[in-house]
Amino acid sequence: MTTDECVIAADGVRRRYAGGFEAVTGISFSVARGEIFALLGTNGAGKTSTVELLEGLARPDGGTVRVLGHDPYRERAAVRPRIGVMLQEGGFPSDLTVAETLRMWSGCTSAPRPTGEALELVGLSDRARVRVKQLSGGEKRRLDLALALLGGPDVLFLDEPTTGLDAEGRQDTWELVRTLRDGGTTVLLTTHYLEEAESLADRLAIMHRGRIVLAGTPAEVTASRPARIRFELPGGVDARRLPLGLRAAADGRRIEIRTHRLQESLGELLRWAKESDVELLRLDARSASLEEAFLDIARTAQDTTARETSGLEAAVAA
Ligand SMILES: Nc1ncnc2c1ncn2[C@@H]1O[C@H](COP(=O)(O)OP(=O)(O)OP(=O)(O)O)[C@@H](O)[C@H]1O
Repeated sequence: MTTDECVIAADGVRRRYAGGFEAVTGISFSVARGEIFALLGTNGAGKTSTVELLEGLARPDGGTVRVLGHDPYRERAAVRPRIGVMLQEGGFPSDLTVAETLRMWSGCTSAPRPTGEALELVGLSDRARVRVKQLSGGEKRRLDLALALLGGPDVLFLDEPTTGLDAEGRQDTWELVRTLRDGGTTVLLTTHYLEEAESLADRLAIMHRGRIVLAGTPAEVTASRPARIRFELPGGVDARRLPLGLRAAADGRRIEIRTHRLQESLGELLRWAKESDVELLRLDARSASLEEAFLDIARTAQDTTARETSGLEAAVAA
């Protein structure tokens, strides 16, 4: 990736808080121009701590951060006009109206787009005269997004952009983010909605305890997880009669098979069922989703913690 294409680069980045707790423990990733990159993770994984470093709000305690070729902390004046930031908590004066808030923010933004245009982009045109304190949670998120878009940023940081939005509002935001990306904006977002990352992100990274434990395109991340076949055996059929080649985890009559070769395993199972004249009840076969990949990581992490070992990466990569 050339410097021109690489808009965000984090290399061995660390962040330590007062008291010595290391929230980000040496992570590396890059985001290309016009890409949507999602940072996912368990609660407290270090997503916000990382994004704040990229936004130049704090200095890393190790490693380097580059945004548009600059150090966002030390060269803030060069970076700030070209980025849009939507924080988790906007924190705007609640007595101002939506239009007044935008005008105020416009005054602090170089080459702002017309405030009406920003409101239209996020679907808030009809709320311009309403005071911020009278907005719903979802409408406040949209106002936050309008403010982040005011400067026509090259890079957009979105921290949980659709929290509090209803299903339609979420779809509208996704559509807007895609349109911005198609226009060349680079987007880095954090989210707890896995379907959001799956549908929106070109690439993603899953963090846990300050580390990136899995990264790639949504397809790559899910491809590394096994598919799942579930069914129930009728009474009187012993699970030990199943073909040896299928690694079956039996819970009484309920069977779950995890496989990296879904079609082959399913074929083998169906052949066995036909030849043995066994009806597979509630048969369900599906490829791994991002949600399953994520839950696997969370479960592996819990098991790992319980055993007080440090083999998470190995377990996750296996
Ligand atoms: N100012 C601070 N001082 C000390 N510790 C902090 C501070 N801010 C965050 N932390 C800790 O750093 C870790 C990472 O926090 P961070 O907010 O980056 O996680 P996150 O992935 O964004 O979490 P969430 O998904 O819950 O928003 C957490 O254990 C948190 O308690």
